[in-house]
Amino acid sequence: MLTNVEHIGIAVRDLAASNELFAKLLDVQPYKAETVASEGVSTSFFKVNQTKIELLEATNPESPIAKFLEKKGEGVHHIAFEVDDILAEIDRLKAEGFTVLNEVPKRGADNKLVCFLHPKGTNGVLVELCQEIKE
Ligand SMILES: CC[C@H](C(=O)O)C(=O)SCCNC(=O)CCNC(=O)[C@H](O)C(C)(C)COP(=O)(O)OP(=O)(O)OC[C@H]1O[C@@H](n2cnc3c(N)ncnc32)[C@H](O)[C@@H]1OP(=O)(O)O
Ligand SMILES: [Co+2]
Repeated sequence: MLTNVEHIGIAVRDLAASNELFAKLLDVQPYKAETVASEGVSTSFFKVNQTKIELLEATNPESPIAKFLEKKGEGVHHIAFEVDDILAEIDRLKAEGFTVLNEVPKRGADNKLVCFLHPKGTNGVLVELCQEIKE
């Protein structure tokens, strides 16, 4: 079951500059900075009450963020939903006809297991599913 919007991902060209901009906008400092080499991204996370914003900068030209920036420029990149059982959600969404880009959940940022749905099947919105990794 999807429980809530876990974060909104925003593609940026210059993470340091965008950190300053969003700190002014949200009146809060990022609570986490993390590079996810497997995704080719460096991220910053901001939290305002229960709302999280994830800023993403590409770490290499092959990164999905680099391709997105080339094509669409800076802006909202994805919406992430929290799920309580990512494997069950993958099965459910596949059965509903959605295209799951990675049927084996991968380690994401902020201590999560993640997967993505192809935006072509979700009205042009890249959807991420996140499940908290319980250590
Ligand atoms: C995991 C760390 C962190 C976390 O929260 O834990 C992250 O969020 S990492 C985020 C970065 N990683 C990903 O985005 C992985 C999933 N993304 C992909 O597999 C690709 O980016 C994909 C398949 C969405 C697009 O691949 P690619 O860019 O190589 O293909 P195209 O350029 O041909 O795009 C196909 C089609 O989709 C449209 N598109 C691409 N990206 C997006 C997007 N973010 N939102 C909406 N639409 C998108 C693109 O414009 C093409 O449409 P078309 O009409 O053909 O132009
Ligand atoms: Co994300």
